[in-house]
Amino acid sequence: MSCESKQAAEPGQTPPVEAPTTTTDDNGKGKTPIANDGKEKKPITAELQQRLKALFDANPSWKDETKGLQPDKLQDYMTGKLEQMLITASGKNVKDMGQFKFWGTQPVPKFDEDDTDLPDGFIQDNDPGKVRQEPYPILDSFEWVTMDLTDDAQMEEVYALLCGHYVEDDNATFRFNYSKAFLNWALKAPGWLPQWHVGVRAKASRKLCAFISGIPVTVRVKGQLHRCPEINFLCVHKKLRSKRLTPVLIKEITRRCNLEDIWTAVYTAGIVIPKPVTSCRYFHRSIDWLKLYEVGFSPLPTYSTKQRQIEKYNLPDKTATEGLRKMEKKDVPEVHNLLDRYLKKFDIAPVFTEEEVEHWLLDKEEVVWSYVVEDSNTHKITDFFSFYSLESSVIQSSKHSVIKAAYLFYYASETAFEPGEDAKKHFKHRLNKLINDALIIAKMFKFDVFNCLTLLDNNLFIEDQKFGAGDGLLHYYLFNWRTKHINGGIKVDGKIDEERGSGVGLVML
Ligand SMILES: CCCCCCCCCCCCCC(=O)SCCNC(=O)CCNC(=O)[C@H](O)C(C)(C)COP(=O)(O)OP(=O)(O)OC[C@H]1O[C@@H](n2cnc3c(N)ncnc32)[C@H](O)[C@@H]1OP(=O)(O)O
Repeated sequence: MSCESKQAAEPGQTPPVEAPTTTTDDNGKGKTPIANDGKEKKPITAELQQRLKALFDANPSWKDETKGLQPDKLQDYMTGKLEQMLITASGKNVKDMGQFKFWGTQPVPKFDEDDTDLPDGFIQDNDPGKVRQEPYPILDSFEWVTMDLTDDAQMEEVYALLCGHYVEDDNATFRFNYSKAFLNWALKAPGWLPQWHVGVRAKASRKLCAFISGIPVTVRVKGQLHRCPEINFLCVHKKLRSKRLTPVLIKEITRRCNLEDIWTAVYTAGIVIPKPVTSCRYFHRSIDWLKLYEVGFSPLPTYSTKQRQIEKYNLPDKTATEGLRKMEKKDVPEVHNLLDRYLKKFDIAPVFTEEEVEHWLLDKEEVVWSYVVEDSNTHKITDFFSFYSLESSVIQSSKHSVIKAAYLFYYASETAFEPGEDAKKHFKHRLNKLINDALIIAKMFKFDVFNCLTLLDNNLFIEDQKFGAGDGLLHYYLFNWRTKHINGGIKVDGKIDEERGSGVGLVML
């Protein structure tokens, strides 16, 4: 969950970077503190400077960027880096490596590790013979359960736990509200394993108190295929927080994966732990600006008025792309082929089977919307786009109880493969048209806001389509796999990197 930054810029302008001031125990995913009003800036301490230096040393591309800079410019550059680092930390205290009591013991890269000469590969040796056969010990009054999500009553329990205790923004104003239909979609992807739906119950009350899940995915990381779990929906009941239940949940799901001879995993979080392989920034496109303003999601810029803001985000009533229609089952093979080719250009991206494309993309009422463009002459599918629905409960508003958010999911277009000098320009133009139609459709379905991250080729339309910078980042992690940092589509100063684009082709729910 990310709110529009109070520093949101006019289209065409990039938002000023601001060091967040709040500290928080918010651990969630993509949720970000509402940006501060700029009165209080986080002081640049010697400790932060030192960490910056370590990060600087670990990122050879930063060194390339500074080659030949005069000392005063270098100072500016370093300050920009530091601000970026603070943004990366989403306003939270990034701890020193030694303070990560749990993560310091796990096969993940260290913050200050110099990976310049290290090849991609496992961080630790994997020995199936050494995998613990019995579950990890847990506090006496609790027990492990495997949630049977084919049973509606158990799905309801997972839903209720997440609904009351999952990711909130730092001000506890909004909380993700994944619907049961959404969870059915997200947790029962092709090949799902019941034992990767791990719960913790209180022995006495039988109440579900914690949950963590994995679904099998195939992810390509720079040419290397991983059949591994995508870990998600880690949640501990608010009354059980800070009791070190999380490390046990993570160790238990790791054990259950190892039992399947699986040794790597992919996951995302809004917090910084050792060590993100990439970080993408959230962007928000208001659809019902007034409502977003009333619930405190979007600010009223000082240069504007409510009326002007409403007009700014106005959208046409009808889509403009010729041949645009809802995706149907018969489109699955063509969409699969198109998406498969498109995702090859990214450093980290899923590799889908046809069955997975059908599962993830074929329209599911109130969960995922997918549209294709069919060429009227050849009847070939030339483009497609999709978005999913994720509501957030508004915790503190008398006027509105939910924000209906559409999240851009996967898309692809034949124009992405055009050769020639003007290829990027054509693709940018096409993408803008498609995304504008996606916005129009989202408006038709009464969404309040349309969200995306700086992944895929989103940087080609973010500004033109009037997306405003969010105040948080989504960090991507690989468990037990070392690879050099992947470009997350943002420059060191937090602005979008249209020139280089993004190396991220994986959209996580
Ligand atoms: C081979 C297969 C491998 C499979 C496994 C791959 C790894 C999967 C990793 C999981 C991917 C999840 C992806 C998602 O679902 S991200 C969504 C996370 N969920 C939420 O934010 C929901 C609301 N919050 C909560 O439910 C709790 O605050 C949580 C459960 C997050 C922490 O509960 P609590 O606040 O009561 O903490 P604790 O006392 O139990 O434990 C403290 C330790 O936990 C570390 N911590 C805190 N938050 C996270 C976090 N989001 N990812 C990883 N680690 C996290 C923390 O650094 C500390 O370790 P260290 O600093 O001492 O080292």
